[in-house]
Amino acid sequence: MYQIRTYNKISDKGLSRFSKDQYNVGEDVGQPDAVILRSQKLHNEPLPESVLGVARAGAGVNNVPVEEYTKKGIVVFNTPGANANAVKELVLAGMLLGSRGILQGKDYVNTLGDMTDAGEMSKLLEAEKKRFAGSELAGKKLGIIGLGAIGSMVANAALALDMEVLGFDPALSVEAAWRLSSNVRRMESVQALLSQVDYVSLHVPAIEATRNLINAETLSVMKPNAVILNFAREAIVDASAVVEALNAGKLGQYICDFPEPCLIGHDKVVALPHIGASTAEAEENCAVMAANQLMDFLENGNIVNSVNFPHTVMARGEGGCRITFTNENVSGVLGNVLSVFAANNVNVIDMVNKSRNDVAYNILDLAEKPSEDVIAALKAVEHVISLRVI
Ligand SMILES: NC(=O)C1=CN([C@@H]2O[C@H](COP(=O)(O)OP(=O)(O)OC[C@H]3O[C@@H](n4cnc5c(N)ncnc54)[C@H](O)[C@@H]3O)[C@@H](O)[C@H]2O)C=CC1
Ligand SMILES: O=C(O)CCC(=O)C(=O)O
Repeated sequence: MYQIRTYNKISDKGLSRFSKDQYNVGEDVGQPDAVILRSQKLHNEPLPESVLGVARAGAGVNNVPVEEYTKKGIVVFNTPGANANAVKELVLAGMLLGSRGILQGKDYVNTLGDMTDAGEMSKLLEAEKKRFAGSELAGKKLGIIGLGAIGSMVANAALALDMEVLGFDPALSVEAAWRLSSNVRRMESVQALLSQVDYVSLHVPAIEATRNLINAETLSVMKPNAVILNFAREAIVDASAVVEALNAGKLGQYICDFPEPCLIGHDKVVALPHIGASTAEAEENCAVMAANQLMDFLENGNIVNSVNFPHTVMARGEGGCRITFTNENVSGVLGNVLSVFAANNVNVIDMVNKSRNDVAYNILDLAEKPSEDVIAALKAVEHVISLRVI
């Protein structure tokens, strides 16, 4: 039986992918082969040595100590694009909240609970509604920083709303470029983008290069009425610099999915409790994708959508036994492993060897299962980090 530990609320649609006769799945699983989670922070949570893979049912992996796991040979997966539509829709809602007096108007109407005369109420509302007037999105400039799964969807939706869209993404993937409308104007720098836009939406991962991307300096080039939308991560925006800019009349509004103490109660801030991906559809998509990827990894050794290991897939062939191993990405390791097979008359039928940064990953189909001594000799090869017999 494979053991899967879960953290957070993972959709049943995903968890039910794990067949009951092959998988034991739950929060209390003691010696897990794999972990499936959403936003649980794993940095200070020691994982048992038994863990081979961690699947983030979502996009961002800043809650997982990826570098540390890579050194241990733990494969980290995410589910690219599986919740992108949910985030896109909330960003659109965020832009509408920023452009019209929706929340303010609703709050005002809710103060009228003591009125009993409908005619009086109607007269009052018609007199007061000018306080809640807004402006339209059509014709406004939206800047998008990060044009991956979410950013490209937001860009295309904004174009459909007749907005002018400017984008910045120095590492745009080919797939993302295919998804993106050619009407998105490419900008060469964050500053150039920020200085022109009425709205800016952030869709970059939280990594060292994006920490405090929005700070006092970048804020200083923005239009005084501009609206920042942050549905990416807290770390990307210096919230105290944002509050200073809002208070000084140098920024219009801040709309985000990441409340921080300094933002609470500010009348130019709309802060939501990290609900960008909280739709039934996104939760299901992410959970199903994460479960499928984990099953393929545990049962076949295949690696799809990993953030730290190379994409490695080999169809199951005639072989009687499959071995996978991870090694430090230095020369000679594969040769030394194959020498162990040769010295012990083990026939390798098929194999694939891929590398990514400091790790290499290998899948080998063998004519038959090697002896325990051979397996021990393989594990002892210098620079081999971990090895599985499937
Ligand atoms: N609020 C929520 O519930 C959710 C938040 N997110 C956040 O949104 C982020 C983006 O998600 P996806 O679009 O699915 O990821 P993605 O990986 O498809 O796209 C990220 C894009 O950012 C670009 N990028 C990286 N560094 C950059 C930089 N310094 N400047 C400009 N662009 C840069 C990449 O080239 C890539 O195209 C996630 O990493 C996560 O933190 C994702 C899903 C839900
Ligand atoms: O699982 C969630 O609700 C959070 C989603 C998220 O932030 C992500 O996918 O990066």
